[in-house]
Amino acid sequence: MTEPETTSARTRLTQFAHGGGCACKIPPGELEALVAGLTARVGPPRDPAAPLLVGLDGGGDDAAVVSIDADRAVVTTADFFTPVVDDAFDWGRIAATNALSDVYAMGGVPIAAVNLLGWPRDVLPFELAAEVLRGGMEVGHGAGCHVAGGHSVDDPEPKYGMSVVGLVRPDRMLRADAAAPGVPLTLTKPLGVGVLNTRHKSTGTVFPEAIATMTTLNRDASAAAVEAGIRAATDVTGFGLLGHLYKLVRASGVTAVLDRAAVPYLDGARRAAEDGFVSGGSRRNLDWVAPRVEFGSASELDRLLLADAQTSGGLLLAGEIPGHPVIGELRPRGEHAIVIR
Ligand SMILES: Nc1ncnc2c1ncn2[C@@H]1O[C@H](COP(=O)(O)OP(=O)(O)OP(=O)(O)O)[C@@H](O)[C@H]1O
Ligand SMILES: [Mg+2]
Repeated sequence: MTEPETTSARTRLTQFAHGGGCACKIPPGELEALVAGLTARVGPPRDPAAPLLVGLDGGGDDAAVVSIDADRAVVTTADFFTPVVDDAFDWGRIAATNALSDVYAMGGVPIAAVNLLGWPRDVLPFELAAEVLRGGMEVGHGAGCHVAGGHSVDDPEPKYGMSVVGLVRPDRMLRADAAAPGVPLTLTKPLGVGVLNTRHKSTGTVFPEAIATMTTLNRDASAAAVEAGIRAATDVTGFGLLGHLYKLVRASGVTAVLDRAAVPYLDGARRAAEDGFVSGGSRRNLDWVAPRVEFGSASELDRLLLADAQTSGGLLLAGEIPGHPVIGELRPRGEHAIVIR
């Protein structure tokens, strides 16, 4: 008699979803068209309980921020996606690390999170869901953030993430629209998890280095950036380095010069791209930014790698912090939003 596949070692979670991780985000152009004008159509809240510091203006930021008093503001964000790796516990850890990241990308500290779970209860055992939730809670608690509730629905595809609330000092916030010309650009995690995850979904090969980077909190990088007096940042996720860089320079009215050779990659990333493991999301990212980019001598493969859809990627900082590579610089706005050299 064959045993039911009840363990994460036997069940390939990535096979239960059409896409994986942040690569399953709605493409940037389509999302902006959907969200644009939302507040214009509905208007502001009546008698708001607290002033909004960061909302949907200018294409939005990593999280919404509402003022409490001169020293404190509340950061709020939500993130969930389909399985990015086959192992349930790792997927939970990755999704939670990614959900917390948007608070760190604002320069904040997460204080409370609630789980968002979609589960195909007729297809996958709840033991696996429990492993996903355990992974998420371990990450949240490791970050000093309460994981204290959630919401769960029956869903044809498994989905997991969190809604996270954090605190930030308003005068030390990291905003996407606050980047000034004349400062270096720093990236705090290597690229390439998109192509490696696509290879993993297709072949089952596990890439421990990719899992390690996706489960590394952006907490320390965020604290270092705030400490260094940096004012502008975002996290690099589903729209890839080029997509998120474009959003940052557009919101700030500057041009980025990107040093292609200085951009760090995980081992095996280029090989995975050469072997064709490029997600549709990464191709759509490249299509979206291409009209705004001067690519220089960058090959098609280089371009795809720079647009590779990341899951739980690093912080992109308008400034420099110790221990992380400078990948370019910001200049006054020129003909192109991004110049690759
Ligand atoms: N359904 C929605 N309704 C209103 N605003 C949305 C919706 N989906 C996304 N947004 C907003 O659009 C902007 C871009 O969304 P996106 O998900 O790319 O940001 P993000 O949370 O930083 O992404 P990531 O979690 O991958 O870092 C954000 O300001 C986000 O709040
Ligand atoms: Mg973000």
